[in-house]
Amino acid sequence: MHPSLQDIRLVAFDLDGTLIDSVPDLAAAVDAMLVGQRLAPVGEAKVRDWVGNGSHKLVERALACVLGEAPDTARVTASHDGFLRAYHAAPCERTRAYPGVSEALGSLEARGIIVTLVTNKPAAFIDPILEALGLRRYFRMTLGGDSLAEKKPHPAPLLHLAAQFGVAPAQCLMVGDSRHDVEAGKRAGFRTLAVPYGYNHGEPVVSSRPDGVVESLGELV
Ligand SMILES: O=C(O)COP(=O)(O)O
Ligand SMILES: [Mg+2]
Repeated sequence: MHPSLQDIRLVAFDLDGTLIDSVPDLAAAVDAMLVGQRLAPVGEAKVRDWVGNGSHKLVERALACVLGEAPDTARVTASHDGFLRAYHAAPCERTRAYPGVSEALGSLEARGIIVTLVTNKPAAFIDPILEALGLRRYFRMTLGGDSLAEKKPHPAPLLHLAAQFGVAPAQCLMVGDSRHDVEAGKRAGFRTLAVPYGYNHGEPVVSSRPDGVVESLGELV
């Protein structure tokens, strides 16, 4: 067993960049929204560095890039609606689970560890994507960026999960790809484990000093 799992009773997984490579579909929806406004598409590489603070921030960053200035609130709101429509139409066309994910989730579940999910992505997208990839059944509870008043890096969603299952935060592990996951985990009193292959605004996630790093979730078990 990976040393990070000792005494762990609950694991909270991040979604985008940790369990799934979702940027192809996110970028397609961002570009559809931009092209719908006769703006230039931005492509996957840019979107990869903008994921992590939820879909509203993603849209705001895309507009700021193509407009060359901060967009006003009304424009962000209308564009966000456009993004949501496009992403709803195709949330899992080219999105794939990373290697070892299904095995790791199954093995944790088999050990009796409570498997949960906490993403900053809007909650409405969680089930369609997990179901399309055959991963939904592993999760006892999932939270999206709009499920509670606060999202990561705020510790509230993590503490909510721990409380729901009556597990002390010290016996919980946050597994994620970004500084928001590590910060939320630390603030919640969870142990933290990072994967280096995901999305972290172009910076190495080790800079956030997680308790551990695994190259692949297959190493977890
Ligand atoms: O939607 C986002 O910005 C990121 O989602 P995540 O929290 O699953 O990485
Ligand atoms: Mg992530």
